[in-house]
Amino acid sequence: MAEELKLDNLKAVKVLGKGGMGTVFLVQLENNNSHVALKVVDKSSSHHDAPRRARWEMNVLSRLSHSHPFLPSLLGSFHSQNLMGWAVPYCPGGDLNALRYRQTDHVFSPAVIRFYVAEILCALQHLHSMNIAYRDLKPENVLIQQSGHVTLTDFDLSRTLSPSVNIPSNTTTPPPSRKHRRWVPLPLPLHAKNKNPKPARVSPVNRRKLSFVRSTSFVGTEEYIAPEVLRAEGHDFSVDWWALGVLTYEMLYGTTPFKGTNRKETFRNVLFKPPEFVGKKTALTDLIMGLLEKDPTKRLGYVRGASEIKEHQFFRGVKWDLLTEVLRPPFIPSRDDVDATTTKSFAAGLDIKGYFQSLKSPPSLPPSPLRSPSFEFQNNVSLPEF
Ligand SMILES: Nc1ncnc2c1ncn2[C@@H]1O[C@H](COP(=O)(O)OP(=O)(O)OP(=O)(O)O)[C@@H](O)[C@H]1O
Repeated sequence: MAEELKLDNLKAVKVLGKGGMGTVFLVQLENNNSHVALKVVDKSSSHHDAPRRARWEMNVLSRLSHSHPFLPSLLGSFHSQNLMGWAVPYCPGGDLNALRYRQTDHVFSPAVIRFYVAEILCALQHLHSMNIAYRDLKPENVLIQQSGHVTLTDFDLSRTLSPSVNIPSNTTTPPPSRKHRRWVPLPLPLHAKNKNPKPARVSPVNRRKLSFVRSTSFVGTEEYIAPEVLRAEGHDFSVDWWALGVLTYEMLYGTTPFKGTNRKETFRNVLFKPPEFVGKKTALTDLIMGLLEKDPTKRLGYVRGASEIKEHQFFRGVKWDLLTEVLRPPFIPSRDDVDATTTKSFAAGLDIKGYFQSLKSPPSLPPSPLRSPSFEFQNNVSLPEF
C-alpha cells in the first residue's frame, strides 16, 4: 500500500532527471535512511496535459506495484495545491543509454544485449498481460536497479487497451484475442502541422531534449515510432515489439536503424526503408529483423506475444524463470557511485517547493559579472546532471 507523503517533510538530495512532464528528485526518507526517486509535476505547468498524464502514470504505477521485479512500485504519493508527485524505488545505475555510452565503441556485446533484452521482454510481457501497452520503450526509459537488473520507467504514454477491436480484415486468426485489440489512432505526426520540426537526435543529450517533442506530439520518440502509428492505422501491443527491435538494434550498432537528417526523413525511413545490417547474419540480427517487420501483423510477437519472441533462437538457453536469480548482471552500480551521488549536491537538502518557485521567478536583474548566491543556486538546481 502506497503511503501518503508530506511534501514539507521531503528533502531532495539532488535532481535525477527532468522530462517533459516533471522533475525527478533523489529523496532521502527520514524514517529509514533509504533513498527513493520522487517525480514531481507542477500542476500549473505550461504543459496543459501534465496533471492528467501525471494522474494516469500514478494510476498505472499503483496497479503495477510489487507485481513484477522489472517494473516499479508506487511507494507513496502527495498532492498539494500546485504540485503532485509520487515516489518509486531509486535506480542508482542510471539508464541504458548512459550505460551504453560508457562502453567501448558505445555498443554492448551480444551476451549483454541478451541479458537486457530478455529482462525488458519479461517486463513488457507482464504489462501486456495486464492489457497495458507501454508505447514509450527507449533506452532512456530502462533504468538499472542497485541489483543490476532493469526497471522500466515513465508510463505516461502507456495505454490500457479497450475491449473494442479493430481486426485487420485479411487476418485468419480468431478474434478477439488480446493481440487484436487496437485503439483509435493517435494524432498523426506526418500530417501534423509542425512549422518548426525538431531535428532527429544525434546524441543522448539531444534525445533527452526530444522528449519535449514527444510529450507534445504524444506519439513516442520519433526514432522509435512504429510505422502503423505513423500511418494512423490504429495500433496494438505490437508497437512495443517494434520499439524493442529499435532498442536492440541501437544496443548492437550504437545508432538507431531509421535515423534521418530530420524528422521527415526519419519517418520516411521508418515507413519504407529496410533496416541495414553490417556483417554476417546472426541469431541477433534475425531477431531484430523479425521485430522490425513493418507490417504489424507479420511482426514477431504479433500472434503469440512475448512467448513467441522468447522462443527465438537468440534466447536459446535463457532460463526465463531464473532471470531474477542471475547473480551477476553485466553491470552493477558500485556502492561508491551511489554514495558519491548522494553526498554531493545538496547536503542540507533541497526544498522542492522552493525549487519550483525558483523556476517560475527567474532573476530579472541584468547579468552581472559577479554571480549572486541565488544565481548559483538556480544554476545548480535547475540543470539535471546529464
Ligand atoms: N527511479 C528512478 N531512479 C533513478 N532515476 C530516475 C528514476 N526515475 C526517473 N529517473 C530519472 O529521471 C528522468 C526523467 O524521468 P521520467 O522519464 O519518468 O520523466 P518524464 O518527465 O516523464 O520524462 P519524459 O519527458 O521522458 O516523459 C529519467 O530519465 C531518469 O534519468
